[in-house]
Amino acid sequence: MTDFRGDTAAPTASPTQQSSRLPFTKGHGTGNDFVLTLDPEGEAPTDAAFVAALCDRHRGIGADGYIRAVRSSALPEGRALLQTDPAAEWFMDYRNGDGSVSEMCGNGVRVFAHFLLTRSAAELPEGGELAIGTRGGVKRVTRSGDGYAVDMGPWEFIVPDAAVARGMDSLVAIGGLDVDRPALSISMGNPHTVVALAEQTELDRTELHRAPAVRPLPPEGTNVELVVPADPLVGEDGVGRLTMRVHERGVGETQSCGTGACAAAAATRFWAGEGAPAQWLVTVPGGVVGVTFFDGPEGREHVQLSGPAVLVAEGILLPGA
Ligand SMILES: N[C@@H](CCC[C@H](N)C(=O)O)C(=O)O
Repeated sequence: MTDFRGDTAAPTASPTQQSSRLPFTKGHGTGNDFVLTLDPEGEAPTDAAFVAALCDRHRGIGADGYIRAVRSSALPEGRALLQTDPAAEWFMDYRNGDGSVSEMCGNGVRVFAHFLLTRSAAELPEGGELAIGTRGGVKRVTRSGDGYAVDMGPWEFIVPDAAVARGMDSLVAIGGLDVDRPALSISMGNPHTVVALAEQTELDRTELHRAPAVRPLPPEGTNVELVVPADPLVGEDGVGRLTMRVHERGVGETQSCGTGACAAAAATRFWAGEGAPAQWLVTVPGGVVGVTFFDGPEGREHVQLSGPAVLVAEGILLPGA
């Protein structure tokens, strides 16, 4: 006989800590979706249970991440940035769907900029830039086509010696694939581990509902990108192309990851060696983002990420919902 006791169990997730009505906006960048709130004084709740309940797709609003738009002057991390970059009036306080904090979110920062502009909390004149504080430093956003482009700053190897000597620093066990794969870990402010697969059929049969096991795991954990480089890698237009799926730290498989696309392009470009292009298009389940490498003002190589930002709804989260 079937035991239905499990069906009557009390819901485990509820945004309980929140005692007043919280206005929110829902948005996404290539299907990577976020709940945003305008919170100038940094008063909206941030505890992990609240964020996880808010981002729950069945009992909450549902999202990959939660973003508070806080004045930099209202947060210690923001005040530190203002000392060297007074233009960064707003700080993107980003949390993953499980409530953990992340240093940076590439899709999130475009949606954040669009949110601030739509709410008239910031201005971005044609040809100008908007400076946004993040835990990964100040990011500069400009308009680009129908969306936005962001100077994501320099990329870095997480284990430089191994990367340069062997082109890999770890092994990754991935659901659906028999053999562990070599991988290269890259920081975009937040950690990424990139695995190249030989063909699309391999990428399709990969199971990403469980986190791939990375050995050794970078100290802060990691986001895992599986990439299939196009064949030929570079089109007649001189642009490199990749297809990518991602398992995000603190979330699970998502439709897209902006910092992940930057890391995937950086790893593939490194593997391709001399003559690899500066411009890349990365196809993710939720769309396509552009990645361009350029010389930054301080003489290091920077990454620019471009793509759309869409706001889809506004609402009010009820107390104790
Ligand atoms: N989806 C984001 C990255 C969000 C943070 C990530 N899960 C982490 O924990 O580092 C992006 O678009 O970059």
